[in-house]
Amino acid sequence: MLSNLLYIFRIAPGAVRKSLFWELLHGIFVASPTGMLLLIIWELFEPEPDQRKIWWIAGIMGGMLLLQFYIASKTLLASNQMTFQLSNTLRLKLGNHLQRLSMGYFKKRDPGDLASVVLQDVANFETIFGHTVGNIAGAVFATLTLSVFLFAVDWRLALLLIAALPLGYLFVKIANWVITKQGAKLVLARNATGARFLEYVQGIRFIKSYGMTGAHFKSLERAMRDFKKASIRTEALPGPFVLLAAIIFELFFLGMVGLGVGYFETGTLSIPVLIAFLIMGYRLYEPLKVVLVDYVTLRYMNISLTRIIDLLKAEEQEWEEDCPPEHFDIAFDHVNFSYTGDENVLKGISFYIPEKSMVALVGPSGSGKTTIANLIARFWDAQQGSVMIGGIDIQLLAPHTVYQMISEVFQEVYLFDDTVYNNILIGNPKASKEQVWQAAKAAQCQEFIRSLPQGMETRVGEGGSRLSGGQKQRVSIARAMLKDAPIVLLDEATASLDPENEVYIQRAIQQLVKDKTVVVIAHKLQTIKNANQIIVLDQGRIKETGDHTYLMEVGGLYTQLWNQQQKAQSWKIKTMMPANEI
Ligand SMILES: Nc1ncnc2c1ncn2[C@@H]1O[C@H](COP(=O)(O)OP(=O)(O)OP(=O)(O)O)[C@@H](O)[C@H]1O
Repeated sequence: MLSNLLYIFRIAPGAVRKSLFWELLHGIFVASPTGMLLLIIWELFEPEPDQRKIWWIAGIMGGMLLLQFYIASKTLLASNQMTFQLSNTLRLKLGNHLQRLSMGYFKKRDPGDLASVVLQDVANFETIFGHTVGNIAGAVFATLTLSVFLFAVDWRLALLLIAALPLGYLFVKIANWVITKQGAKLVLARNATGARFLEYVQGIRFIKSYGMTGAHFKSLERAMRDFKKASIRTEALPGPFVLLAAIIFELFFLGMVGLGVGYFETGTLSIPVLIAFLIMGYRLYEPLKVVLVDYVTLRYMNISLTRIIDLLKAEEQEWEEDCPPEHFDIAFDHVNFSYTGDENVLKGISFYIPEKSMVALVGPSGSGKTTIANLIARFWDAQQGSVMIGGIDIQLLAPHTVYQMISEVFQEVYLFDDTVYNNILIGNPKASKEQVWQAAKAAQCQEFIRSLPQGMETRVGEGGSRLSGGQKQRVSIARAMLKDAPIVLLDEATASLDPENEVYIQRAIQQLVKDKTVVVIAHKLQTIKNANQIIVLDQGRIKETGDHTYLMEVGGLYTQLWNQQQKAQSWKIKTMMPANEI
């Protein structure tokens, strides 16, 4: 836990130092009046007590108590400032860090779990840290100050009182162990509940339409039940060990009383010292008992902190120079790539796409077309070989520099719950109103935007839910058009569209790809017949390359796929025609 706390403290060292200073001062001011009480008792038991001295000490004690209020408020302020500075900086750091992680990292992790680190774990850290760390630091400093007084008065009794600490700590350690074990289960149960809930809400349409409400709610219910069980166990199981630690303190205090009385009877301890130990000895444990509970919660916080730090330590995509290329030809040189680290899904891929030409990636499902597009966009990094744009290995470039060079139009369109205008503007936030309208026009959006209740200012709903599939795609093309990036990655977007929308989108795409280096993931071979180059993939390898005419002459996989599609097409036309026309 200490190493986690030190890691976090380095995030805002100034605020931490300031808070520690006030905690130390506060600890001294809390403990000192009790020490002074000892001096008064001492004086009272003198044969001729010095009244002036007693009043002086009482005066200083009173002054210290008054100052204590001021110091306590400063300590609280510094502790709150430190907590919020730490949690704020943590949130910003996590936000920045997430941007620099590869898509591979996001695919590996459950999105619900990732969201829970950023939202719940940081909030958990903020609440617990804010309420406990100050108390613990204050208690440690107060106990230290009191111990110094007690040792100065009688080291034998002081030693006995202090001897309780390691034994008490042993039980705290056992409680910690239980919390760490139980807390990990609690976090898992919490994440499972979050993930089931997310799944339930996101899939509600399918759950309803397939009548799965009961079955799916049951899995959510089960997750919630497990979460409740884990929460109760986390609260209940460490309790007895914490209680045992508190009992140890009581026992050692009783032992100290017995030893004190014994020393008094043998004449090695005076009455004032015994009284001082009866008062101060008990006070020595008081802050520690409060802290025991705090320390246990702190361990729970540590589980969250470990998850935050693990995320912060996840490897970022690196780069060496951030100088964008001047040309936009694309080259793959003996690229091997695996998503999982075992079997390669791309095997020894090499090809060259001249600037401003169009290449189509063709092949059966799972042959690696989308993976090639993912590597060009630097969503993932190739493990072997290199991917180059304009002669520069893209692993030398910052991911955001690569994203700036590329526009993507994929089948799955994501629109933000904002206006149509703002969704297009994402392509180039500096664009003028005129430019946004031009992009919308070129992407064949003008007509349907005009028919919307508030035109461009109409909100599209979560994920663009208020627009049709074809309209969403045209908005995404308008966005890409506005971005005007020199490379266009196109996952042939027309696969699931009706003929009218298909015509609109084909027109929009023709506008988008003018004078660009274009990579099309092709599903309908008819649409890429005129591509400058067609790369035919099969099981992660390049089978054939060339233009349509050449590939048809070769009579390999491409010809096979082409013939299959032609046959399917004529079958479709036949089934759509009235029987007497066939
Ligand atoms: N995120 C991922 N994690 C692990 N394996 C993946 C991932 N994405 C794709 N794959 C695997 O990589 C291989 C290539 O997939 P890819 O999506 O590139 O194929 P594709 O040719 O685009 O297929 P389709 O035409 O069906 O879209 C497949 O075997 C697929 O199962």
